[in-house]
Amino acid sequence: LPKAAIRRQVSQLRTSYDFVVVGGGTSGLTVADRLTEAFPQKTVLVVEYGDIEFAPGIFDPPLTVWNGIGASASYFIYQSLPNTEVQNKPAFLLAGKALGGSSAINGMFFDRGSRFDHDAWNAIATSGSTPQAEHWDWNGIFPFFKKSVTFTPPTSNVAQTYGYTWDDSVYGGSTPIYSAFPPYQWGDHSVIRNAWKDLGVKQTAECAGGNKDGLCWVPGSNHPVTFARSHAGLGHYEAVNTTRPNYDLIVKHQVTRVVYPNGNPNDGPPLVEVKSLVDGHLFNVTVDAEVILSAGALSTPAILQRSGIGPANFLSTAGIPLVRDLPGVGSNLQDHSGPGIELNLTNPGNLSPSPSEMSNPDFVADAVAGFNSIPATGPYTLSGSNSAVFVSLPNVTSAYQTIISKIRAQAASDSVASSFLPPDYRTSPSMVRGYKRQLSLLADLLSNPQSPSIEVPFGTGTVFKAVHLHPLSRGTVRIDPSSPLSQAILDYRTGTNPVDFDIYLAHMEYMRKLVNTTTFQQRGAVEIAPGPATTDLLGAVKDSMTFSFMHPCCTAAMIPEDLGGVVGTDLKVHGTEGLRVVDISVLPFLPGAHLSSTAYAIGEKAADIIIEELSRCGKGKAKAKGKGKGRRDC
Ligand SMILES: Cc1cc2nc3c(=O)[nH]c(=O)nc-3n(C[C@H](O)[C@H](O)[C@H](O)COP(=O)(O)OP(=O)(O)OC[C@H]3O[C@@H](n4cnc5c(N)ncnc54)[C@H](O)[C@@H]3O)c2cc1C
Repeated sequence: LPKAAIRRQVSQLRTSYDFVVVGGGTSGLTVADRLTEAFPQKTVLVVEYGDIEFAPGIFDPPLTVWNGIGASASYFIYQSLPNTEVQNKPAFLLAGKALGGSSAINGMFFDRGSRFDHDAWNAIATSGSTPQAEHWDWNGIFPFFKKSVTFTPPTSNVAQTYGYTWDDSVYGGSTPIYSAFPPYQWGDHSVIRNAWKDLGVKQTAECAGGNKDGLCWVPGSNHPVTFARSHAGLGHYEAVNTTRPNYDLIVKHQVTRVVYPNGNPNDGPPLVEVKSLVDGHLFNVTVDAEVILSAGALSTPAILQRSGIGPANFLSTAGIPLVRDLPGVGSNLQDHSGPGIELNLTNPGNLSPSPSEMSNPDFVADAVAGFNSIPATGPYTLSGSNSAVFVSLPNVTSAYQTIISKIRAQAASDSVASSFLPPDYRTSPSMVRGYKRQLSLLADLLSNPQSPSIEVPFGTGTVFKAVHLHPLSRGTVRIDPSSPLSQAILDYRTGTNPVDFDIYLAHMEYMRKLVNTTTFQQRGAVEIAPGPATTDLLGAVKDSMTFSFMHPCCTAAMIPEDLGGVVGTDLKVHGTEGLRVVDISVLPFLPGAHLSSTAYAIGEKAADIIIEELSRCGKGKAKAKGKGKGRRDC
């Protein structure tokens, strides 16, 4: 980051800031960029835990290409508690710890959810709100998806070679966050596509415009010429900081908590307590307008809990003085998960170029030379993959109505719904009410023939993973009372709602049909795992479970407080003043998408809300008076 001016110690900071953004990640830097642009007279400080001199992410060619994930200064490694319903195995996941956050280390698969995901999000977020509330349905968020990225179409030659299709009208942004289609595909790509077509999956010309059903081409978060990673650290800090004297960044500092000086959360904004990760020095930053928590789905709830904002029972056992009882903080944890199968092609024919050739030094030397050319070419331009299949439950299984009936029955009963919830919030009436509402909306989503229930990404040869896009089980993120500043304790609770297993099984059975497609049979396909003789498919689901596709979310959900939520549609933490959450924690439930583009869109829409509020309400604090009144009142 050659142009990034950074601060590393408290002596380099101002005495106070208008805004403090906690976490220099995907959403946080987006909002910081827009605020410093809109208000040159207002100062913004971003406090980032990680550094800017970071190691490569999980795909930063030619240094790392999916060759194992070891310890790195650029990410946190989490291991959850054992999943009791899945052989007591833990979830294993990463989270970005560098300027740019997870966008600086992720798999660069840059898709968006379907319109139905966002309409369902809005339905729960606006339950009981006045018509003036912000809207997060497809029409409410689509302009911000468009604004958040500059998409560059491939050349006609590249488009023709690989059959890429897209619709320019769903893009149109000019911000230096880039996406593009790679000028490369592995040789088996068209074979796998044809196998899915044999199964009746349609090719969808553009999946980023709200209609996400079928075989999708997905751009990568790459620069269109160099094909280097495009991330928030570059696009929302490095690209603008030299011309923004009001935009400060301090790295290698951990925000420990926010502090309301007289303990009253309605008398904000709070101070921000910060700890140097170099010398342990602890200090407060004074804030004039507001604090924006953007530390990601695993750290934002931890900061709130350390601040005394969270489930009262838990905070009491953790010995943290209560500032505001909000049982939803760190609850509602979800992630994409799912089982896998493996096929073998006994008569593969010519599938060159193949990823196995990356073990050939000459092939790799050519690949490196291609990646270093301008424009870049070759296999390193293709991050993990840029295709996936998205199919709805009615198109996966004819038995979908039985599954939907089970979910609706759960949604109708307090005692049944609450029995699936984590014990420490089972007794909270608002959490149970909110979970029942979620189940009802998820039943609608899963019964919609145009709303995907399964994703199967391309990219790992003949290993196929069935990603369950709308899990029903809920986990928790809780600080460790014995070491509150360390990484939080994750309880994934995968499969604790038994209907998730019905869905995993349906997905797995559907994927297994691939082996009998004409395309694969012509190449001698046989099922290696779980194997054609398997009688214990549930066991196979558990054996092959991936607990996390690295999409933890929803731990400070945009749900009304009486349904167990944490933030309102204006992203303000319920019952507090001068405190918002702007990151992937605010999702009420997972969309059928990888999450980085949604994190950027949340940052863009949050900035729009804050800028509008501040401009309308004039100088000083941006505050909306009156619970649930929305953005029209100052
Ligand atoms: C390994 C991996 C692969 C992924 N692959 C894809 C993919 O291919 N496609 C896709 O779309 N999505 C992918 N994702 C998910 C996506 O990148 C994230 O969901 C999204 O970027 C999250 O954005 P965020 O703003 O919520 O948090 P982040 O971008 O993670 O930002 C949070 C920031 O807060 C900082 N922070 C944390 N605690 C503190 C604290 N106490 N004080 C100060 N700073 C703090 C962190 O260091 C980090 O920089 C992947 C994620 C991972 C981890």
